[in-house]
This record gives sequence, C-alpha cells and structure tokens, in this order.
Amino acid sequence: MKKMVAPSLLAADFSNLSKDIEIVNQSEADWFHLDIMDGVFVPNISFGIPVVEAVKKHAQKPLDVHLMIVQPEKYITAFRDAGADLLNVHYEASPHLHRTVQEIHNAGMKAGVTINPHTPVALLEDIIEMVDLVLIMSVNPGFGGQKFIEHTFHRVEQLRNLINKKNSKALIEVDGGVSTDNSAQLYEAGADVLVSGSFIFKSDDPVQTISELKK
Ligand SMILES: O=C(CO)[C@@H](O)[C@H](O)COP(=O)(O)O
Ligand SMILES: [Fe+2]
Repeated sequence: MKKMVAPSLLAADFSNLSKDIEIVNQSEADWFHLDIMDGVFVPNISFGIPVVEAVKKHAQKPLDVHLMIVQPEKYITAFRDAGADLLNVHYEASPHLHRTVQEIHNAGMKAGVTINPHTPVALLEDIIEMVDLVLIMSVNPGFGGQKFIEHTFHRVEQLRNLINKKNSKALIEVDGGVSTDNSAQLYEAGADVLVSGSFIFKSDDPVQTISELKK
C-alpha cells in the first residue's frame, strides 16, 4: 500500500488558513483534502469554490476535492478551474456516474467515487476499472470530529479484493475519524490514502502527527 496522508482543511483555522496550508506544505503529507458541503446532500455547509481557489495559490501539493453536494456534475469545470487535481463525487449523488467520471477525466482531473457507510462496496463492480480512486467514508459525511466506524476495516478489505479481481489501478482512500488508533490497521486492510482533519489540526504538533499517520 502507498501510505499517503491527505489532511482535511475542514479542521484548519479559517481565520489563518495560510498558516495551516504552510504546515501541510512543510510536512510529509501528500495531498490537501478539501470538503465541499452544500447543506442539501449533507446537513452542513462548509466552503466553496473561492476558498479552493485561494488554497490553490499557496498549496504546494495536489488538491483532493471531496464534493458533498447534489448534482456534482454541474460544477466539474468550475472546480477544475479553481485548482482541483482530483475530484471526488458521491455515488449516492450521481445517477449518471459513468458519464460524470468521463467528464471529470475530459476536464483533465483524476476521478474519485465516494461511498457512504451504508453503500455496498459491490455496487462499484462496473465502475471500478475507470476510476482513479474510491473514497470510503468511515463516518457519515457532513461533519469533522466524528467517531470512526469500525466496520470500515471490512469494507476496505472488500474493496481491495474487488480492485484485485478487476485488475483496477484505483487507490483506496478512507475519510472520517482517522487517527493513529486505526491508521496502521487501515493500511493493513488495503488503504492507500488516509484523510484526517481534527486529529492533525487539534494536535500540538501537526507536522509530527502527519508523520505518525504514515507509519
Ligand atoms: O468529509 C469529511 C466529513 O464529511 C471529512 O473529510 C472530515 O473533514 C474529516 O475530519 P475528521 O473526522 O478527521 O475530523
Ligand atoms: Fe472529506
């Protein structure tokens, strides 16, 4: 497994965002994770396209944008123009997922599909060969700082088996409640990328915490 870490800026200090962006730049983190919430698909509103654009100006690593919005296909080029390198759309919000993935690729980005904790991994059988990444939610999306759902380990194993069976190159990313209590076991189950927000930014030494999450 790759053992990559994508700090979620949802837990950063929005009154001093450039400081937290610099922490991620200086750390062993691989990507920035940006959570876009619309108050419709999920019961919370976070930030939108202008903030992605602002982060892009300072970020020295790729932007992994997690869209928790209805009709994500409407905003593909807008997020590309704002600086997204990888665009994650929810399976549950995408009735024409095959077309949406094609459009993300045509816009020049990597395409990720995200699944909520209740969505069966097996539903990805006919899309897994064309996506670059699957993001498994290990909490119900909408908020940072929630408790990790233990059943996620089993879902990561199921997805790793599906990826192997289909000879897919998709990476497995896990998001929600990730800490050093579960990181090693997640990599062992087959995860490549771990998203972590509050565990990193509420710690005394975020740079060190990011290093610990890569072990
Ligand atoms: O997508 C989401 C939440 O919906 C996440 O990316 C959170 O921002 C992760 O935060 P922590 O659970 O690590 O605090
Ligand atoms: Fe996220």
